[in-house]
Amino acid sequence: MTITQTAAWSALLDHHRALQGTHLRDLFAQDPARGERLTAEGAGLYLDYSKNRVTDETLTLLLNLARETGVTAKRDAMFAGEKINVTEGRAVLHTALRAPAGATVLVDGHNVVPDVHEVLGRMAAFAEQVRAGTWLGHTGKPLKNIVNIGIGGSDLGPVMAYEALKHYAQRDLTLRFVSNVDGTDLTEKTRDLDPAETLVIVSSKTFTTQETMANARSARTWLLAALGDDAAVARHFVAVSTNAEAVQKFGIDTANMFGFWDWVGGRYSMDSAIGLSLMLAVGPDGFNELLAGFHAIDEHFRTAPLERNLPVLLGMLGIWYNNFFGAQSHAVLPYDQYLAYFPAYLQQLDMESNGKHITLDGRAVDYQTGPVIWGQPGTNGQHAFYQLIHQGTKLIPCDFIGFCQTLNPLPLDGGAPHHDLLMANVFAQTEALAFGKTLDQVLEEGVPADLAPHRVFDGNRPTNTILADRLTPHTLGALIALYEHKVFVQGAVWNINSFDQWGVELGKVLAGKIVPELHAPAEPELHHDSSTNALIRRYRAHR
Ligand SMILES: O=P(O)(O)OC[C@H]1O[C@](O)(CO)[C@@H](O)[C@@H]1O
Repeated sequence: MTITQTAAWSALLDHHRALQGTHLRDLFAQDPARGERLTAEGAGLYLDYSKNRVTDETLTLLLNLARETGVTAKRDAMFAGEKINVTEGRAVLHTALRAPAGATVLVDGHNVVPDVHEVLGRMAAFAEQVRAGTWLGHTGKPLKNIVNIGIGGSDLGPVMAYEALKHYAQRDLTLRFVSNVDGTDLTEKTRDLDPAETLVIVSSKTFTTQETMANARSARTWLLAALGDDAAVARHFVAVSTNAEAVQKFGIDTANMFGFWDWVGGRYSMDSAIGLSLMLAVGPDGFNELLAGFHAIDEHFRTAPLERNLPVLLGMLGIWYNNFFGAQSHAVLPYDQYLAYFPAYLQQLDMESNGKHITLDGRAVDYQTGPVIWGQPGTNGQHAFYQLIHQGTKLIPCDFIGFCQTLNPLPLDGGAPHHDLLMANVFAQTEALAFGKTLDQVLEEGVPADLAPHRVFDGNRPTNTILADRLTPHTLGALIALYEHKVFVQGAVWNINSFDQWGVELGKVLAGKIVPELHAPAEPELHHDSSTNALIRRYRAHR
């Protein structure tokens, strides 16, 4: 049976039809307490989901769908270390990365929590030395530049979290994140750094990723060109990986390697040793606070009733628009400059997890799965793409994220402080999107009749608002875990494997074949389609 054959699905289809003519204006008018009622809270995050096109019945039906598709049993199987990543035969235990010391999480009968804390302890000891300037480079200088080389989950998490927590970072350390195989990335990010003062962290779960290994080799060449001695690698290079053999082969002493495990997916790994660069920046205490924030949402997700469960609510509301309204995308709009990279991070988390069309039992789905995730920090987006969200033809559900306290209070002479201006925009946008402006209202304002239609806002555009008191490591951990589990809930309902990523393989394999064809001194024999052949020939002729 597919999910479209469940009773909950049919009930939702009927309900969607019945709700067609209902506007958020009506729903708010009918229930003056709606704005306080349709809210939930956990781990310091407050969710207002009242500006969604839902009634109490919608919520009941959506939660019925969650129940009927086994979301809670699947959640419990994940936390219990069952091998729910069936196509790779692996457990999915990023939640064990933030389990407190003393907890027990078994993988094949082995408690992995002490292993996690052993690595955290080694990371902390190393981070303390670098931060205190007692880990010396090859020429005896302390290392004050940190270059993380990685891509995908081995880059996006650390760079997003470093940017998010910059306020808490040791500012005499310079952090750079190199990911693109385009030589410009490494060149530009190292051009003003002194190799004698630079630590390179090669972050790669597999330690085979083409981009990362190319950047790591070039970084080594850059370092050795300046320091002139292979022995320098031991003081200036560390690795984060699950592949000790490949790390050793690259020339990094495994004493300088921080490990993690195959039950941590790349896009779920920023709270493993992959977060080493972040720990160097914010210190072990800051990192531990981040882990506590993750854990707080893990506990909330595991134990809160579905009606008040933040990831379940966000996940099921997303399904409502994705599967019943035909929404193609979902915008995440953080009103905090420090969260500039959060949408990009969520793109990998969500789209690599739920961009699938084959179910766990190997059949093609007959319903939509993961949406396109996109966004930018507010208020910049307001002056760019919000026009389409307000008045375009597409339905784009949005998450607005804001904080009650700013980390950078800037009072304005004779006006409201910056933070009030920022947050006024959060509230104004969600109000405008929900309620819009009718033709009558526009005409009443004296707008000429021929211009009036252009000034109408239909409204009825759904938003969630997530508010927290302050952006701290704890809040960031909670926010990330909130979205991790939201993605889990949706994947569980869609009955897909959110934890593999076979879709990235074909391109990798084909690129591997094309590299020697671009590089060969003699004209290679090409056996691609006519377009690819011609592009390769043109590139060779003009390179
Ligand atoms: O950490 P690795 O093994 O270098 O992989 C990097 C990234 O490549 C992918 O496997 C595919 O893009 C991601 O899932 C992963 O985060």
